Amino acid sequence: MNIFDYNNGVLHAESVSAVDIAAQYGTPCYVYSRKAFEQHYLAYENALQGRDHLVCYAMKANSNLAVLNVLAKLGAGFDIVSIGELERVIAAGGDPKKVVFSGVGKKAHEIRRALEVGVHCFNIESEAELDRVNDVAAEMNMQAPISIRVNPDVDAQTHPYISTGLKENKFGVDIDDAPRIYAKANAMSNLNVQGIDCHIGSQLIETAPFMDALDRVLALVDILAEQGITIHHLDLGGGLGVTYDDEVPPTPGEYIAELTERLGDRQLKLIFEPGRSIAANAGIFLTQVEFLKSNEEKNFAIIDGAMNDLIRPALYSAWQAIVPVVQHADRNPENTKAWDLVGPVCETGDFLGKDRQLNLQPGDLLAVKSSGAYGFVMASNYNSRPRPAEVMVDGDTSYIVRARETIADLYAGEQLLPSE
Ligand SMILES: Cc1ncc(COP(=O)(O)O)c(C=O)c1O
Ligand SMILES: N[C@@H](CCCC[NH3+])C(=O)O
Repeated sequence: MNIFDYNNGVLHAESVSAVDIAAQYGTPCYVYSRKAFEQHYLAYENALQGRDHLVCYAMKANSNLAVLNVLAKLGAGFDIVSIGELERVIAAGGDPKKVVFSGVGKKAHEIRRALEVGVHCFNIESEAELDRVNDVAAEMNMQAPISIRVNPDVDAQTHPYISTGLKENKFGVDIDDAPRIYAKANAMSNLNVQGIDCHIGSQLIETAPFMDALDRVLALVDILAEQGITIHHLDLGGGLGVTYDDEVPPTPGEYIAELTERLGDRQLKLIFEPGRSIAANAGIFLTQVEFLKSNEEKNFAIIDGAMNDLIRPALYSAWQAIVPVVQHADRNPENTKAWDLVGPVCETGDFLGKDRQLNLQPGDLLAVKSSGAYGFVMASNYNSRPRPAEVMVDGDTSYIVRARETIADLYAGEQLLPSE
């Protein structure tokens, strides 16, 4: 069956069967589609043709090396938030010169490494960070390219945990204070002011908050021009939402068309940092039903995937579609009932879905859709569970792109105290 949906509802049939993947690699596992990753990335590229631009995939969404490599081959840049992510870009064959470095807590050694490999820009998130980047660049006798992440105080109208552009959020500097901080940055001898950055939140399904943020940022560009500070690029972050259920977010094409119209004839290079809109609907999470049990109140299907593998439902009450991989036409439709799909972890919050109308039997394979973003990357070893395998489907072949962790991996690097 078709288990990958391209964004915006177009169904995509992969020729590799999920049943074969489960048999070959075991469950639970993540399965990605190369074609979907490529199409989602190219939707941005195509919308930006004819403009100076850089699409920096926000690799926090899915940092598997094979995924990064597929995007690097298309010329993608990357938005990183740690030096671990930078090293993954390099290991995957990505170009560090197309990297933007975001994040509120960059350590000196991370800044040093980023300068060494020549990242495109540091997205500075506080005045104190400005000083730190300037100091490290001075030690290295270099000029650090920077933009300042401003917090435009717009309500992204998304889940409070993934809203980032309000005064109450820890990200960026207050937009009203930005002219002063830019003046300071401009006077620092080892910084090179390049751009402005903002990212107001994730899973936005309307363009209005993006446009509000853009208007505020453009007003700042004008104020800075009056101060004699030229801004070369505008980094508008990521945040474009995807269809998990029945949401209809704008396509990258629609979003970028609306935005470029507002830009008029301004010659600013545009940078985007999409994560979810590239990765979410390019992946599924495959899990198997182990046991069924019911009481007067509830039907529980105990599955082999758990909150440690896919934490979004537990953490944000996120809803992701869960579908049977095989349609069993011979099953009595009267057996269809509402199931809570719960994992083996010892937490009440360990569920991937609740009250899902399904006709289940032990051994059934289920696909949790839209799991390509913030899935494996947020997996943990809680309850000493090995993290699942990651598999990439490429045409009619599937490849294991990260093996399931072994039990020995779980305690590698740990030590007992020396014996007396
Ligand atoms: C600075 C920054 N850029 C890009 C992203 C990617 O966001 P999304 O996955 O919603 O596109 C995030 C995460 O919200 C972020 O914090
Ligand atoms: N992890 C979140 C998104 C975080 C966005 C990163 N700033 C999610 O799964 O929805």
